[in-house]
Amino acid sequence: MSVRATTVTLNNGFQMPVLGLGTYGLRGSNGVEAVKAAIDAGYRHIDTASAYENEAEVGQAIREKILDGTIKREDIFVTTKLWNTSHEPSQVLPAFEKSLANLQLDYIDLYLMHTPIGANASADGEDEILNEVDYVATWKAMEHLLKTGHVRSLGVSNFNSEQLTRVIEHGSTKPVVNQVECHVRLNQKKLIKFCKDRDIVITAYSPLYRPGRMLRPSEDPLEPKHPFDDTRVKEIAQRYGKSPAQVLLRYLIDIGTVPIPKSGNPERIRQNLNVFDFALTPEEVVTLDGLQTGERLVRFESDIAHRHYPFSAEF
Ligand SMILES: NC(=O)C1=CN([C@@H]2O[C@H](COP(=O)(O)OP(=O)(O)OC[C@H]3O[C@@H](n4cnc5c(N)ncnc54)[C@H](OP(=O)(O)O)[C@@H]3O)[C@@H](O)[C@H]2O)C=CC1
Ligand SMILES: O=C1CO[C@H](CO)[C@@H](O)[C@@H]1O
Repeated sequence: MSVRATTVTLNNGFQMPVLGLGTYGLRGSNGVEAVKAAIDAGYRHIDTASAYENEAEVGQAIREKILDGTIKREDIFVTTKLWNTSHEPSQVLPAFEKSLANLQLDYIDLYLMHTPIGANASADGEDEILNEVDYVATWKAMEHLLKTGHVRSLGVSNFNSEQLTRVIEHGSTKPVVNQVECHVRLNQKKLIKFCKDRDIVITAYSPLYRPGRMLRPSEDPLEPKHPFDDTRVKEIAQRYGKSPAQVLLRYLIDIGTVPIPKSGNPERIRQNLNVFDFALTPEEVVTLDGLQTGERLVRFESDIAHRHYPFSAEF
């Protein structure tokens, strides 16, 4: 039996499944196979980005699953993102067309500005030199993409509340989504409330707190364990006969976000979607709120000096 995520209605009327597959690091044939396994398991929401250099793999997997009759194009919600080096308004359309060509799809469901930080690529393409392009100008250029008919919804990623406010004030289209890091250690309660009040959905990236990065346990006894090993998470998991990963994903859904866990492993891909047959009690949500430390995994440290660096604001 395949499990399906329910959907949330975006502020422009389109529907987005409340759980998707993250694809950062899924490249080549492994990437194609992972996305196909996800579609077979019932995923109908895939998150990629031009920066992940795997749009072609994601597109190929989707086309193969359309060709074999598993899905129709309209059944699946595809997100990709505009990278920092294409923030100049004149570069937005070419960057979008490149993503569309890589994906080989007629349209993209959701196009996100990946961060509010503009940059120029160095001559050899190896480095990024920060520039002063205002993300509001980039947003206005993204709005023109709606007229092409090749994108349904626009959103942002890694934006703080002040930056969202500026986009809402100066733009003519409201972002449907703000995709930000969100997990039990950084539960983003204030940003979630701020976005909910403005009918903007929070997509939760690194929802599992990237367990892979902690495969070699730290020797520092003071360093907190991965949330998978937290007694509170393990107890709730045991209560429902679920894994710690499933509890962490259910928590994110129950606090109103859309998690996009990445996995390249078919068993874990299926496991991560299998979170729609239970829900946490309000008390369990409060217990998991207790894991909040405010720790951020993705910090964009080399961009801290940029005037639009997003993570200096409170939320
Ligand atoms: N907008 C942005 O700036 C950003 C967006 N993202 C998006 O969010 C997605 C998810 O975030 P990501 O940073 O990848 O981190 P996640 O929190 O999704 O963690 C991914 C890691 O978890 C492992 N894993 C997956 N499922 C399980 C499970 N059930 N049990 C144990 N381990 C598991 C995976 O290993 P394995 O593959 O072996 O299963 C992988 O190592 C990205 O792939 C990307 O699409 C991420 C970062 C920034
Ligand atoms: O989307 C992303 C995936 O993770 C990367 C590395 O941490 C981030 O830089 C990027 O924003």
